Amino acid sequence: MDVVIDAHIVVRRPAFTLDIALEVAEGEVVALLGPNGAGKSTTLRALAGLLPLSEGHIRVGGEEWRHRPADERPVGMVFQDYLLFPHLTALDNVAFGPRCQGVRRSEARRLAAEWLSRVGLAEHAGRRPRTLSGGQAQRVALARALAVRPRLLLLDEPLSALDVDTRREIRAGLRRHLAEFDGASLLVTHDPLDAMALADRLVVVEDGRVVQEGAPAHIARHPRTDYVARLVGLNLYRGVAEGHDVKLERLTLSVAESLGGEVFLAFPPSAVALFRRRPEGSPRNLWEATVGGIEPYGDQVRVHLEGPLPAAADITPAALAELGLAEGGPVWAAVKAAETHAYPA
Ligand SMILES: Nc1ncnc2c1ncn2[C@@H]1O[C@H](COP(=O)(O)OP(=O)(O)OP(=O)(O)O)[C@@H](O)[C@H]1O
Repeated sequence: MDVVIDAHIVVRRPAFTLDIALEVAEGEVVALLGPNGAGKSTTLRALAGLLPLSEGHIRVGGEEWRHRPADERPVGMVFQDYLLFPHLTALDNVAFGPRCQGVRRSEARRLAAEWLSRVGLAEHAGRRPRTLSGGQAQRVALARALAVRPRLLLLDEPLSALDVDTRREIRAGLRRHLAEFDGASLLVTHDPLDAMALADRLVVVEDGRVVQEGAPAHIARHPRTDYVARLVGLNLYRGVAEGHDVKLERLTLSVAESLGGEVFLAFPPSAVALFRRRPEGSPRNLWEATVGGIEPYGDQVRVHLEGPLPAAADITPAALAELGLAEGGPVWAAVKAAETHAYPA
């Protein structure tokens, strides 16, 4: 695959510096993930030319874009709130981009009709944005972004304004359109599910820097920061391994892998078993904890444990009732070695 984008983006603000290197290949979908204020939108804005770089370069297909004005960059953008022109029909919204590129009116409208039909909205061409549902408006925004035949498609939280059911449906459609798009796509999202479902590769940004990147499945199994671990729903620790034992700050756990030296150790909250009293025959990875908090988590209950090993444990509401847990109270916790995963740090 050819590299479409090769960028080093540096944007300096008084209290924040974004400094990231980014490569995206032809046809590749990269998701930028990160907490609030990490610099994701700033990255997209810099690529689109809406924000000048303090330093660095943006090469697209070998051409330098750093000083190229926004309206001369072949970029398609989809924003969270779609930013459709309210006074134009769906068709004219999609035709707008090609018109700006100098395509004749009749041809622009023909192209727009074709794109609307590809996103399944042929019958809605004459509608104005306020009469469209959220999912339909999202599809018009996507058609509008793709109608300019961009080299680069930038999507900023494209699904976050949709309700859960619509989101699932639109996510599937978006996945199909991204697969057909031969340029580079960059998707900003808070939602790990969107990222995992849509992206070939994840780039995790925290505080203006790339902290981890790789295939979604690899990152899900090998988080390297607390943010990533929480994102993929894992308890994560750093420790020192000696064979099957990993020495953590205040506790040693046995793990399935045999390793040496600095390691990460991760396990899902569902792997933690809780007991009211010290269990008989004491399993190996057992410790006494304090209940720090209890909250509903889907159809489960998440119990936050404090003590020698801060951890989250997911149990059923029935188990919670049986255990009679209360915040601030004691509890015994155990995790099976087979359900832990250790890897070099
Ligand atoms: N126009 C601006 N002027 C000054 N500072 C800004 C501006 N826009 C964003 N910032 C700051 O730059 C940093 C990065 O913001 P950015 O919006 O890129 O983060 P983000 O990762 O997209 O966050 P979110 O997920 O909340 O959208 C933050 O500290 C933010 O407060």
